[in-house]
Amino acid sequence: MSSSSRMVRLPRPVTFVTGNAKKLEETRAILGPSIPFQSLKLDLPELQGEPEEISKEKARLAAAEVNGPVLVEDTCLCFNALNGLPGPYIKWFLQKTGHEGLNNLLKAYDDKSAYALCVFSLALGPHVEPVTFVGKTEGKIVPARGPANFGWDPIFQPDGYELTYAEMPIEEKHKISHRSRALALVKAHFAAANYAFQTND
Ligand SMILES: O=c1[nH]cnc2c1ncn2[C@@H]1O[C@H](COP(=O)(O)OP(=O)(O)O)[C@@H](O)[C@H]1O
Ligand SMILES: [Mg+2]
Repeated sequence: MSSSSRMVRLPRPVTFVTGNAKKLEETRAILGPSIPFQSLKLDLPELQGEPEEISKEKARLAAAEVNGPVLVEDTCLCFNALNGLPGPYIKWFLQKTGHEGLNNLLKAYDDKSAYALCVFSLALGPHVEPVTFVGKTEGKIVPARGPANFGWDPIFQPDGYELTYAEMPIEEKHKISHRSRALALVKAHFAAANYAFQTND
């Protein structure tokens, strides 16, 4: 990552490509006006593999699609007893087995600890290697508590809290969440990189 003061000119603002409305809502709330971005609702295919590679590959696909600078993110929920699984496959586990099924996966283990990973990738264009930013929050898996508004929020209780993500006021989640930690790195990158977005309109 360069922190040179040389200005990097980009043809237009970054497009945050995601098919997930809650991710967009949280990202908007966390970034505020710090990084101007557009959004495009597109559910990109995902490779199997390590979280950073999955996120990078999503960025390559998105940059080709948009033909410009893009930001994407991939979120994993990793159980320590299962060596990090379901990890990037959490979306499918959640969809097929629900909160109860996810708790049941850990029935055979005493260790209920888990961590949430959020991996943002920024690709400045279709032929530019993406840069990744990883945010991690440690916690444990508990029987669901709180409103089921967003994914696995009701079953994830971050360390140091008696509340699940779902039970917390959203501002409290943003103080410690995997997503806000990753976005803090994205912000720092933008602050150092001195991007200039050309807007002709
Ligand atoms: O902060 C969060 N809290 C709870 N669930 C989340 C959070 N971020 C992502 N998820 C869920 O975890 C899964 C992550 O999968 P992925 O990152 O591939 O989502 P996407 O394909 O919907 O963008 C999805 O089911 C998503 O709804
Ligand atoms: Mg995924």
